[in-house]
Amino acid sequence: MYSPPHAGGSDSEGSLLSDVSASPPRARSPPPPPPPKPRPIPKHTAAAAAKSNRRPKPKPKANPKPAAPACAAAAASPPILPTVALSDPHGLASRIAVAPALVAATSTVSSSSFRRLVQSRNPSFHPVTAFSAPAPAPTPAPAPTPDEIPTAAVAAQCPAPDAPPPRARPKRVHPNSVSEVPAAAAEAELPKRPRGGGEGNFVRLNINGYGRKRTFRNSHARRPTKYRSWRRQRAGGVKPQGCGEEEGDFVAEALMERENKGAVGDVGVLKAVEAAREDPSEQNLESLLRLAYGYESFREGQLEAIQKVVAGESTMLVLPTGAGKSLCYQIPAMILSGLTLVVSPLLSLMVDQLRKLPAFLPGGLLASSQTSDEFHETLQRLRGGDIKVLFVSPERFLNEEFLLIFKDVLPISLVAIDEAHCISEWSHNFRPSYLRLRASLLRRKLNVQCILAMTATATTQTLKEIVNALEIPSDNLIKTSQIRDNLQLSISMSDNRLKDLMLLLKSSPFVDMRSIIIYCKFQGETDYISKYLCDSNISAKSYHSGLPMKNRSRVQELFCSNKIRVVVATVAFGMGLDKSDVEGVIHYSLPESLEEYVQETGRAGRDGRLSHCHLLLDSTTFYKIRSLSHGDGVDEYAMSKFLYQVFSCDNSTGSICSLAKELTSRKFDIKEEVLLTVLTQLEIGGQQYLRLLPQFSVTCTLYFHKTSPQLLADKDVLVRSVLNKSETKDGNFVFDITKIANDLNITLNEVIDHLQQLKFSGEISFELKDPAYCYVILKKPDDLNTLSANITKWLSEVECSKIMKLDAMFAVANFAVKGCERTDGCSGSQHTQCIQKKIMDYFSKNEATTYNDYCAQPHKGSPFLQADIKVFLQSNSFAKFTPRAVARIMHGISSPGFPSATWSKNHFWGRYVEVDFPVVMEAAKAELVKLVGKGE
Ligand SMILES: Nc1ncnc2c1ncn2[C@@H]1O[C@H](COP(=O)(O)OP(=O)(O)OP(=O)(O)O)[C@@H](O)[C@H]1O
Repeated sequence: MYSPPHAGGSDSEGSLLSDVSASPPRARSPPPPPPPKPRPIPKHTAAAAAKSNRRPKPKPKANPKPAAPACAAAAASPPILPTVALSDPHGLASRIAVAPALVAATSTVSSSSFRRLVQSRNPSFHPVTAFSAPAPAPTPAPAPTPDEIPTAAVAAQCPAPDAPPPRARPKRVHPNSVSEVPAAAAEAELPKRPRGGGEGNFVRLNINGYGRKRTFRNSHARRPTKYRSWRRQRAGGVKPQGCGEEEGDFVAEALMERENKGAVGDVGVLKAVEAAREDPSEQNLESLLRLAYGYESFREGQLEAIQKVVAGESTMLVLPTGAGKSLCYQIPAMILSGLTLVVSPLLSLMVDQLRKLPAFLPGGLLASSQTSDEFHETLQRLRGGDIKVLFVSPERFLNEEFLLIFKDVLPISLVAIDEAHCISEWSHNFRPSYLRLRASLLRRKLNVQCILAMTATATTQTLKEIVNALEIPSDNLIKTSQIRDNLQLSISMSDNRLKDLMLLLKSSPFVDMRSIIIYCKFQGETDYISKYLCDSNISAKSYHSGLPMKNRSRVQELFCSNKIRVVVATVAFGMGLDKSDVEGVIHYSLPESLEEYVQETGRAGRDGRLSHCHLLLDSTTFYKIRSLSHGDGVDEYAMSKFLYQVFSCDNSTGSICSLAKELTSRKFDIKEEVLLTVLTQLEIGGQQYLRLLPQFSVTCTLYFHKTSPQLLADKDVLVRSVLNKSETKDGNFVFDITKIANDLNITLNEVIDHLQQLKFSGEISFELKDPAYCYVILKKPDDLNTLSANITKWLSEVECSKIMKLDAMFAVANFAVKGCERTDGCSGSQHTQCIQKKIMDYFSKNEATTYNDYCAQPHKGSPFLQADIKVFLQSNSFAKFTPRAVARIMHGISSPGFPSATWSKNHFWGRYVEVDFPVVMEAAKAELVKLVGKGE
């Protein structure tokens, strides 16, 4: 059987150390089935392969000497070197890579605007001494000889006489909504659909013959200039800027698709919108639906949700996967006068939804991964009224600048929160930044009155939390059944999952299916299985978050265009994937919760046709996943030390504090995500102790290139502050950007912007490292111990809920294979009726009762546990353990302080996966106490 290599390494089987164990050795997992014999390679392929394996003949080295005279001459030639004489104490002349022409202009401009900024914040600041001190006549540094200047650097300094000046700015992408996404992400996430294929709205509208010129007010009056230039480029066959070969086509295709769609937005739609605005009756809304989307009627829940939102009432919408929740914010976005803000947890989801907006509903996107250029371009379109629906990531709400935008832009009519279950820590994929989405904040900062929360998977408790956080009236809950009835659900027990998977794929109904998704828990599994399938002549590809964006996008694209039959994926290939004709979903690993099961099976049968979902159940995987669920736990002791560090930062002047993510995580042996959760809790819990800022890389290394540091410091207040606050390492200046921001009383963004300007002027270059959580302390807690006890308790409840969710999933699957009496329609491995019933129960009951129903999981004990822990502690006496750290190693769970890269080689790694984690922790505690007693 395949053993995944990482994911906490819980299943690695290292026994490199010769520790003596009290327990008998674990039975080894059966070896993976022998790989199928390689298929004979056709002659031409074999030849090609042989050819490609051959080492290319080394090309005769180009003699660098002929280039030297030209460059040497150029380097020596006065106009090409910067006009200001250089003092370069660090020997960094070779790093200069900016056209001299750019230098002077930019540095003057940046300096003066920055001066105004610092002056406004620091009235005591004296501009004359800080900025305008007459620079002493620089001592001309000896011009480097040609030999001292590396060829590349010289080439950069020596543009051909008529070559355009080199541009140091980052490449811009097209401002159109789709390509606004950072190039890699956009290209990665936009599946290329066959023209005239199943791309819903546009095609249907065309079929229905609504092909007149679009005149939707407010949206297309002014097409952004970039869009026009892109069209010109298209016409001239030039690829859009910022795209590679493939991406260019890909993004252009998406743009073209939007453009084509644009042709169908028409006067009819406009009239229907006007009519619905005046009277949002069923008849008017249905007519708008028909004209805008080509759909005959609303699906269950849609009309009611749209009417409530149009009436300005906050609404909670729970519809099954694929039921059409997006329509419930799109139609109101057409009708309401202001902007619709859509909060979405994944960039891929945002890009996909943006792409699917009807053409007359112009959209944009703001994600934290965008460059500041992209951000400002979107801003410009927002201000110009060119965006009606704006997709944002929840992290954006940390950014005060972002929140301020809406003060002077068109008002927000609606905030739609997609996958709203992420708000609740009791949900299956709780996301700390969603915690910030509270009605109070939205109202206070954005003046939002109407919120639409949407999810397909929420238990009663999760719903309660969402509704409370967003202050949605209880009358405004629209909830239909959370499962679709066109999915046939089956489960079988499996001792050899790979063999059973192959059998499944070779038998009816899966053998005849054109599109199948196989879900696995571990990334390694997906790669292994997809390769195995390919070797068995089944076209398959793997998809997981460890793959580069570009590869993931390619896989999605191939799958959506039916060029591959199977995608073997982790949970990363789930939420929001809207391929209508996926006929089958197979769970190779147990999902972590019933919510995840519903989400993932929900990728099948979105066209309404009968589809099949099969789960291969094995208890080994269950225990392995259960183990990993303990990875987030924190001890109260570690928590109080962490909180002490958080609040030890000087907050006398409301200064910015930072905690380097990786370092802090290792120091306290707490995962980065958990650190963020705690910090978010400190911000939005009962008492607001701090204000989180966007994350920044805070350690900066500065290299001076043109003017000497001292001279530049005389002209530039930021550089002066840097010189005061930095250490020198290898002749370069290393400093913490928060210190500079605090010193000058400016924001971190302003520090970075100013450094960028100096960089563009050729004065400096810099490197940033150590991503950090940044925050400002608002109030120090009176009693740190009580606070850490409360937070630890809360985290442990969250951890318990995660485990209970997994137990519930296992219990339902186990019931189907072992307890179901096969009445009410269940037969063989087909258990649609009993699983549906259990799922509905789970979603409708209160969590506490639900878990009591499911959690009777007998856990194995072991007579060898205590003795093994003793041996382990004795043989690793060099390390400082806590009971939790020992239990994690015994369970094979990687943690920041005890990573699998080091500890998975230990004989005891993952040995006690099947013993309940708290039991192992107790045993470890007892042994550690004994050791302390002995003074070891
Ligand atoms: N009234 C309707 N009639 C026909 N098709 C519809 C209707 N409403 C939506 N659809 C189509 O249903 C598909 C699924 O819609 P959508 O992506 O909004 O689902 P969803 O509820 O957000 O699903 P998920 O939760 O899985 O993301 C889309 O292709 C959409 O065009």
